[in-house]
Amino acid sequence: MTALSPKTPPEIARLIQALPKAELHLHIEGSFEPELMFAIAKRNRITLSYDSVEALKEAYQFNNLQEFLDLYYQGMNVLQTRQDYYDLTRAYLDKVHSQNVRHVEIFWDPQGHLERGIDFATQIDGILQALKEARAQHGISYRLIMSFLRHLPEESAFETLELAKPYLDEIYGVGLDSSEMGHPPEKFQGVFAACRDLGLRITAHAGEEGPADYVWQALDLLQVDRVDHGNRSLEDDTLIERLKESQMVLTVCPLSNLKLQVVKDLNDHPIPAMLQAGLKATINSDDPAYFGGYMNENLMQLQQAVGLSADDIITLTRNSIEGSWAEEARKKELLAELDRVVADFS
Ligand SMILES: Nc1ncnc2[nH]cnc12
Ligand SMILES: [Zn+2]
Repeated sequence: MTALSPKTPPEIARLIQALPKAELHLHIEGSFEPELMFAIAKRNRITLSYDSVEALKEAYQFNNLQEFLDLYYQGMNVLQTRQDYYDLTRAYLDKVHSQNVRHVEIFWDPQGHLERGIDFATQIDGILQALKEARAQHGISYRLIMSFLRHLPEESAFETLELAKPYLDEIYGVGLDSSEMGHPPEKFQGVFAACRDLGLRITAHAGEEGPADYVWQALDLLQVDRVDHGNRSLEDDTLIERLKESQMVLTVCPLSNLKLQVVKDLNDHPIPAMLQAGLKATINSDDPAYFGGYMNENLMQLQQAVGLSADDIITLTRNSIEGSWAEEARKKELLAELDRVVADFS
């Protein structure tokens, strides 16, 4: 491809906005903006541990993944009714519609709600209603991914899979998230094998804080279709080769990595090294309400920090569409649109 002309920050911002984008790594509970959290808490007569939106936002300083997760699980406690799940999901979809995100693959953590007594149907019905409305009104296509909490026993994941069985037409894939260290993928081999037998697609968080060995386990023991984060893969040359040869999609989350101190500075972010190594990396927001940015802010701030070229941004965007679990016809449509935008900027 010829080098593209946009170079100044406003030109790059225009390119980022114009590109049709897919988001592949987004926890819907992590899109819970403090303002909405307070509004829903009031509606449900719940008192939050923080006095104000500002006080809550000030608490969003994390030294590691666990410190974030402690607040993330506290935040989601506010969700009680189908309407709450709808409002949460709809707010995310309206936000990313304004950023020209055209396809989303969202995670939710059913166990984080079940253990508080919120039944499976309440959760998924509210989320699906918002997804279906946004597809009709904004043209956003979607896949819903049920994620298992790795700090809980595998037995709990099996029980959750049973509850999901009436909804398998609506759940496209399964994931693995929460506290990574000490909870390797091998702990969940059985339940992921059962998910594969049911025809579900498989992904897992691996190599965010955990070692490259956890990425190997996700590949070989869980047989993932993609890897969420995968940063620490770069510590293992043989693994890099494996990921490159298989063109395994990595759903990387720059602002998350910065806020959780996976990288000390955005200048040190591994995306340039991943692209250089020929890995199929994508950019995503993870938990945008907690990490200070949705899709476009992730792309823009990373571009500014590491000096991505316009062609790099296009490659990352193309990788997301190609690496998505959208229907083939939908991928073709989005890729054709991407080519038209690129032609306009050339
Ligand atoms: N970045 C992350 N890593 C692991 N589990 C998560 N749950 C929500 N965000 C997460
Ligand atoms: Zn995540």
